[in-house]
Amino acid sequence: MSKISTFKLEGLVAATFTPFDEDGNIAFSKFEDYCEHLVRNDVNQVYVNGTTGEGMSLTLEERKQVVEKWIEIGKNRLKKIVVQVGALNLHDSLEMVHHAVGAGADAIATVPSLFFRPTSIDSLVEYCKKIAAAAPELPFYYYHLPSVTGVELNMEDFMRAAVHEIPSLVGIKFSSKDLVDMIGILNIPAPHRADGKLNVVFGCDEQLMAAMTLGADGSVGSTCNFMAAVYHRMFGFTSNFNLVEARKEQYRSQQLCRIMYRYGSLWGNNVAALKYLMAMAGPNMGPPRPPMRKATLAEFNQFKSEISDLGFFDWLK
Ligand SMILES: CC(=O)N[C@@H]([C@@H](O)[C@H](O)[C@H](O)CO)[C@@H](O)CC(=O)C(=O)O
Repeated sequence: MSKISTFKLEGLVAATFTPFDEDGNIAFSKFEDYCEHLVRNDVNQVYVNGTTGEGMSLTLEERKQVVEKWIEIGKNRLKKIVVQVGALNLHDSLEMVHHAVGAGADAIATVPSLFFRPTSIDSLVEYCKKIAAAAPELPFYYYHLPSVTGVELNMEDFMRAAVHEIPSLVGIKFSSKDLVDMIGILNIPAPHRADGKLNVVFGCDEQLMAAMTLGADGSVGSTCNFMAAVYHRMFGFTSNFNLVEARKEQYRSQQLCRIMYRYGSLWGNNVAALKYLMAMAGPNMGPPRPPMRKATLAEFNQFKSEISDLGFFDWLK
């Protein structure tokens, strides 16, 4: 069976942070500890250079170095390494695809072009087709993040068209809260797949339980970087039909995100607040890149005290 037919992301996939030093340079020395932390927390699939990884704030050269580093340290420890190749334009994306192939990535994913955006299903299919065709042997995912990309097309329509046009299409990273659209995708026949289905991974951690019970295969998210235990328990309770306990875990994630959004807007984006949460529960990822800004010590301490009052540090035990 071909890799395209059987490749599947399941359970937790960490959308990785890119660690920086205080001067804003990539801190390559931190990747080892970071990978170790993920594996220790039973997270062994990663999604590199996405939103959480500030992929769009890196130069192409830096993005390649990050990919190489993950593959170097993850090859015997991680089960799957997916590289996000989306960029401002097609040519940069193609460069990232060719690099991902040479570096040994397991799969690629892309956002649409980010300045002149695809405005119809056909143009989005054509755009993705060109990216996927540059690596026909690699599983291809579309990264749907309408709140950031501004591409708000109906994903069921897109995937129904794409499944016939893109032979390496494996699935979608669905980062929209429109679960109605997601239900449609889950039921699209995919004859080129061993199980006849597209692989759907969800990207809104604060409503993951709903997506999983509807049939999503897993999550590509940021918060599993520092609170994987919560989601492992949530999955366990859900599969044992203990919905009461599963909901408690989801509520924890939702409450944490509410506080995180508030600090995220103070610092320029949620990713800044997520990085500081990671520093509180795992290896320090350093500050975010501009236009996000560093937290002051007082702000950081206030954030820490709020999430501590929520019980965050007890959930991780
Ligand atoms: C917009 C965004 O950053 N979404 C996060 C979520 O994990 C998000 O942080 C979480 O649901 C809290 O809002 C992930 O889906 C991002 C992601 O997978 C990526 O880094 O590409």
